[in-house]
Amino acid sequence: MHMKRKPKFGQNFLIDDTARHAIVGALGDLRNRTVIEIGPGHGSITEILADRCQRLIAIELDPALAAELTFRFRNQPQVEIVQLDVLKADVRALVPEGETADVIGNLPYYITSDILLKLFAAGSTGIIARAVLMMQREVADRVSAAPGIRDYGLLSATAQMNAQVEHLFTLPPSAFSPPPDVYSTVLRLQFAPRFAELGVDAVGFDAFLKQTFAQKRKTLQNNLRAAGYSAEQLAAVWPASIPPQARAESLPLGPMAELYKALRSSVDVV
Ligand SMILES: C[S@@+](CC[C@H](N)C(=O)[O-])C[C@H]1O[C@@H](n2cnc3c(N)ncnc32)[C@H](O)[C@@H]1O
Repeated sequence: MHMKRKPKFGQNFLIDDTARHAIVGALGDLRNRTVIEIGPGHGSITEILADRCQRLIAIELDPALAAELTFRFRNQPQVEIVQLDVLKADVRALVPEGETADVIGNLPYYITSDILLKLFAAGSTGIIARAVLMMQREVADRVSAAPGIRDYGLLSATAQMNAQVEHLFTLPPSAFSPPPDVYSTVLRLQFAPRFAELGVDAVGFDAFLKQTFAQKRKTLQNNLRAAGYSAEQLAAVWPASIPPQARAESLPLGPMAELYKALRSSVDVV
């Protein structure tokens, strides 16, 4: 029986020349910028970036690929190849104090959500300005979905608390070698955290969002009850603008932040 093997480390290399130029082009003018590339692979995006940005830090998990790139860019001191699991990288330590960086990557799809959540956590501290990221089309649809749309969930809410999300283009499996089983979409994220505007703290509100989206089939009130809020507590502060049977998936971030603040102040009072 013929079994299709999944490539190691999500290694589906981009072979579409127009696409790799479009991905780098989407970051705009990079002459004075530090860019962090996630998963450079054989360097199809890296080689275009290397000549355009002031400093490039490329983080690659696979030791063989990292060694290949270190040799290839040995005469370009602005390019730094770091052999590391990007999920273990300390983004803050890579960016000089007072500066921001841009992020680019044809992501390893098996850890896309984890990478996005890591970038949003770093972005909420203000050190990431923009990101251009390729991911599985279904995940990109979730990141950019509006409240009330079927795909809207915790990933969408977290993304939209931190960045303005733009769909750029979608590529078929044939743009990669080996071809993945899925279509791929490139998103541009302009980091613009909304925590101050909505009057919430990042850590507390992120935790609250996780509670409200804990179980997709439950109403918002039931998810909050499961998180430890009493029925009386919820009834005392529930905003008139939010239907009692509402689900987190239908609620825009503004009303969600109002609910968080009302509940927090009721807890403070007790
Ligand atoms: C989809 S490939 C993209 C490769 C190349 N950028 C391209 O477009 O052809 C994903 C890359 O991420 C690397 N990778 C996988 N897991 C990683 C991780 N945890 N940290 C850093 N790189 C990782 C893979 O080895 C691979 O080179």
